[in-house]
Amino acid sequence: MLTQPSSKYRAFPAIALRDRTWPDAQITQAPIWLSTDLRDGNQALIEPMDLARKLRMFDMLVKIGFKEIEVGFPASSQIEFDFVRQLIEEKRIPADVTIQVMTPARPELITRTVEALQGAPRAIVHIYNAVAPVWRKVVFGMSVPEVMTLVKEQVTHLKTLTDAQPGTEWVLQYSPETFSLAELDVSLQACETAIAAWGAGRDIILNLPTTVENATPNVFADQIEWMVRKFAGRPEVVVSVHPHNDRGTGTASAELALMAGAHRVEGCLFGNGERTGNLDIVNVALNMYVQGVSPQLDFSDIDAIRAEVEYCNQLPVPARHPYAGDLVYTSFSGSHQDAIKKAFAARQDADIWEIPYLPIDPKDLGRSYEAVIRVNSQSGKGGISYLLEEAYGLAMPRRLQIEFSQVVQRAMDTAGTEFTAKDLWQIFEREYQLCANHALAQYRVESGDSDEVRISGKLQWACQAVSIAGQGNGPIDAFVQAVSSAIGIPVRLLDYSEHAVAASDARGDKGANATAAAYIELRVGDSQSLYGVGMDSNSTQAAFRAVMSAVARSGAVASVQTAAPQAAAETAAA
Ligand SMILES: CC(=O)SCCNC(=O)CCNC(=O)[C@H](O)C(C)(C)COP(=O)(O)OP(=O)(O)OC[C@H]1O[C@@H](n2cnc3c(N)ncnc32)[C@H](O)[C@@H]1OP(=O)(O)O
Ligand SMILES: CC(C)C(=O)C(=O)O
Repeated sequence: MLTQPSSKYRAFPAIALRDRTWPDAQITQAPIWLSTDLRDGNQALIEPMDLARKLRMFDMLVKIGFKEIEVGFPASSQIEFDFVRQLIEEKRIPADVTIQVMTPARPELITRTVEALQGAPRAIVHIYNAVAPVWRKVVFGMSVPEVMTLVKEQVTHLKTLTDAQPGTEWVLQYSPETFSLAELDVSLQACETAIAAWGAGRDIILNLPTTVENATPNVFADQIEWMVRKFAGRPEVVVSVHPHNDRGTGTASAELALMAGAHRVEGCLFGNGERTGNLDIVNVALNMYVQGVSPQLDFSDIDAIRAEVEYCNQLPVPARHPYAGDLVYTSFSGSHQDAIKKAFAARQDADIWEIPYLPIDPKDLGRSYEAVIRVNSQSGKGGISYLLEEAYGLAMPRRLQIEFSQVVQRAMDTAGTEFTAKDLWQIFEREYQLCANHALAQYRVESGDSDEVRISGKLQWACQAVSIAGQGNGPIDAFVQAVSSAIGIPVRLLDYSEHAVAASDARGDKGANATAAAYIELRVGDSQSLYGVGMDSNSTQAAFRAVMSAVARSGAVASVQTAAPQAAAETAAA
């Protein structure tokens, strides 16, 4: 790497446009979109699309809502020519869609291009020639006047050919290729030359590319505003932009160009195209969508579109690709998950979308919320409890969430992999002994005249029958007291909550018939407080199970085996 890149590279100069207005502009409506997937995208593929793939791509572009589609470069090869013919002859082009084809400014290629379009109701012929200094000097060996002569002659040639086919409504698109690298007055002169040769007042698209990105997007915006001003008040002139992405700023270039007054944007789905790609139309369109502006393109089944594009291009769309990648709606990190979970809980259906870390509702693109939160070693209680709530209907109290996330963290440290909702459920079941052999064999709850409740019965606990008896100010309190005297250790009830669980949510073995989940926080002896969880079709029994779960987790269940018979006998005698 050079320590002094200035000895090899130089910055593109700023544009002298002091009264620029684009920084204050906003994008408030969709531009005319042109998909060039079948041309600029196709010409950049390792294996260009065959006819079948081209047709699938074309049909999908129509379905998405593109009204202008560049379908190829008919003079380049037989397959490109045949594809255009097939679209026209088989009447596959909907009435509200216009096809566009591209040709260099070379007479024999223009002639062949027009031949390909015979019988099309409406067509855009796209002629290009590079205008920037290096191309003039190295590629064409032409002076600026010679470049203008080329434009004049070739557009005139096109006009002659198209005038001879009046059954087609012809539109010229002229691209001063390498526009962003060229002197503005040279580009303007080339555009004016094309307009004059085509015929003043006739429809024309001036397509201004960053053929190779060469500056920050604000420079491109200045270049576009400069050009747009020159064509103000000429409704027959559509100013189009065609950004590439060499500096990774194709999207920004298109957006700033729209703010600078461009009417039309060319690009490819997911940014396929030469080198680092063309402008990603999905990206710009959905950026617009999340600003509340309809892009007039339908990406409501983004995964199907992505799969089709991957099939046609035989190139993958990366997992981090804006809006479409596999991982772009997934949060692994704890603080993101916590914020998302809270925002989902607070959200009402008609609310403006304000979910942290999720700029768009995945459902608007046909994605589900399932992948929004995924748990690995970077996750915290928010993500863990979100997954258990979504998949298993558990609404854990906050301190239980904290307690259980430490259990998960320990398991994660050992496993080092992602945990699914099912993995978490299995850890939860094991930790809170939901499948353990704790059961209330038989019991009786009596309430007398006072507020006191008495409970007596038999538990199946730690593989043995244990008699219990106790009293308290409610069934749960009475049960806690009964268990406390059974194990001979003071047990204090700190917190209790429960909720109904939808049958379909409770997927664990024990949960299959559960309609209630209970969470009980206890202090057993001098130990730290801890939670127990119980699930049962009966809510009181769910709470009793939760008490047994907490006591068993405290380790005090071992004392049941020695202390219980005696303690129970004493309680019973009293
Ligand atoms: C920015 C862009 O994306 S431009 C993309 C263009 N797309 C493609 O090139 C894909 C399809 N292209 C092809 O199939 C072929 O290149 C063809 C059929 C167009 C031409 O093939 P060939 O005649 O073999 O020529 P080749 O591709 O080498 O083109 C170079 C010649 O065209 C000239 N040329 C290049 N661009 C243009 C242009 N826009 N207008 C006029 N002449 C041009 C060059 O100066 C060179 O001329 P020279 O031979 O006198 O030096
Ligand atoms: C608009 C045309 C000429 C193009 O593909 C480009 O400049 O990248």
